[in-house]
Amino acid sequence: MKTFDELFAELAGKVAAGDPASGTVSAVRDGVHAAGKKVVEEAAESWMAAEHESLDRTAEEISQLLYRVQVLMLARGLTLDDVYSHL
Ligand SMILES: N=c1c2ncn([C@@H]3O[C@H](COP(=O)(O)OP(=O)(O)OP(=O)(O)O)[C@@H](O)[C@H]3O)c2ncn1[C@@H]1O[C@H](COP(=O)(O)O)[C@@H](O)[C@H]1O
Repeated sequence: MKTFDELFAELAGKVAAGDPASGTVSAVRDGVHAAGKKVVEEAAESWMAAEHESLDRTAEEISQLLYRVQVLMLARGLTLDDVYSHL
C-alpha cells in the first residue's frame, strides 16, 4: 500500500533515472496527449464502476485514475506542490 505522495515520489524518481523497466517512464515519453487520453479513459471507467460495479472494483479503477493523473503531471512537468497550491 502507498499514498498519493509516495507514489508520485516513486514515479518521479523512475522518470528522473530513465528506468528502462518502468512502464511509467515509457508512458511519460509517449507525451501529454497520450497521457491525457489515459486520464479520460480511467475517469470513465471509474464512473462506470461506481455506478455498476462493486466497491472494490471501483476503488481499483480510481487507483488507476490517480496513477494516470500522476503520469500526466510528470509528462507536463508539474510537481505535487504546483497542484496542491490550488487546493
Ligand atoms: N499504480 C500503478 C498503475 N495503475 C495502472 N498502471 C498501468 O496501467 C495498465 C493498465 O492500464 P490499461 O489502460 O491497460 O487498463 P485497462 O485495460 O483499461 O484495464 P482496466 O482499467 O479495465 O483494469 C497496467 O497494466 C499498468 O501498466 C499502473 N502502473 C504502475 N502503477 C504504480 O506505479 C509503480 C511504478 O510502476 P512502473 O513505472 O511500471 O515501474 C508501480 O509500483 C505501481 O505502484
